[in-house]
Amino acid sequence: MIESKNLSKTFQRDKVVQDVTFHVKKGSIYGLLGSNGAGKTTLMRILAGILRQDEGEVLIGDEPVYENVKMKGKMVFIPDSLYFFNQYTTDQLAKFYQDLYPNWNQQRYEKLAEMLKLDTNKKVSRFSKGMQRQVGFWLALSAMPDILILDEPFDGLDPVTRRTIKNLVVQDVADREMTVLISSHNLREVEDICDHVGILHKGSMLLQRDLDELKSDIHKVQVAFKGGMPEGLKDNLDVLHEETRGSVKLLIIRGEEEDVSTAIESYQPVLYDLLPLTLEEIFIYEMGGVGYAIDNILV
Ligand SMILES: Nc1ncnc2c1ncn2[C@@H]1O[C@H](COP(=O)(O)OP(=O)(O)OP(=O)(O)O)[C@@H](O)[C@H]1O
Repeated sequence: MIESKNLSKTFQRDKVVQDVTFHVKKGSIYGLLGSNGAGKTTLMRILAGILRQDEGEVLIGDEPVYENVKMKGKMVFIPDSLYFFNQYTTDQLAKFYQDLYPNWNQQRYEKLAEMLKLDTNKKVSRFSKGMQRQVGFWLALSAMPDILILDEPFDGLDPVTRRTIKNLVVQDVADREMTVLISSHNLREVEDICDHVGILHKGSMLLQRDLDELKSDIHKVQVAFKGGMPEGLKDNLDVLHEETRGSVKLLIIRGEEEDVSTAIESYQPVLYDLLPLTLEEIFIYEMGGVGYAIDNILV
């Protein structure tokens, strides 16, 4: 649904997006992760058709997006710094949105008004930062977009509102196959709602993974053998990390769980436990192999 092919963008002499290729499937949520200055906002502005790339191609549902008014009527981009017309109330903004978005759903707008309990007659500029963010979501979701692009969307929202907003987004993905791209510098903030994640580092896409596959593909085990680690065991396993704790070895292994178990059990361990791994650990071990620090996105 969102297709970026070999995208590059240079500001002055700085290539801030470099040869980025990725794909967001219809009805899925893609988390674009990266530390400050990685190029997330620039990439999103290109995908939203606000900036034009220097090289490469962006296709949304097989159509180019830049200066494509029809496509923009089906897509909402919520930027990291929100802008509202100063004198407008939410109701006035809703009227403005109604003209821009052909799928605008007034019933939804009114239903969300009851849920969010924000004063529709108050000027939006008088709302707090977090309330303004809620207004951004409220209008965006009432526009019933096919594509929702969110740049650092949860900044400034309290935990309860954050959960409410996440639920609303996930519900739209489930009910009407909305496609969502979310940027964040914090893996924990998005891991519960994303199907896919990509890590952008200095403008390049470093790693992209399906989260379910990622979780099922890497395992933490602790093992102990009579007489120490048998020779040859590690030759049959893709060991990403290894630690020794007394006579017990802790191994991080990539591969199918069944293959890992079969290989280890064939050496008759005196102890063999499969331990749970957090997504954060998985990333650290995955990226450790590539040699990059990803502390910033795991804060
Ligand atoms: N209009 C512009 N002109 C010149 N340089 C720019 C412009 N917009 C962004 N940049 C530069 O591009 C780089 C990437 O910025 P970008 O805002 O895309 O990163 P980001 O990943 O969104 O960062 P953050 O998480 O801090 O918001 C930065 O070095 C920034 O200074």
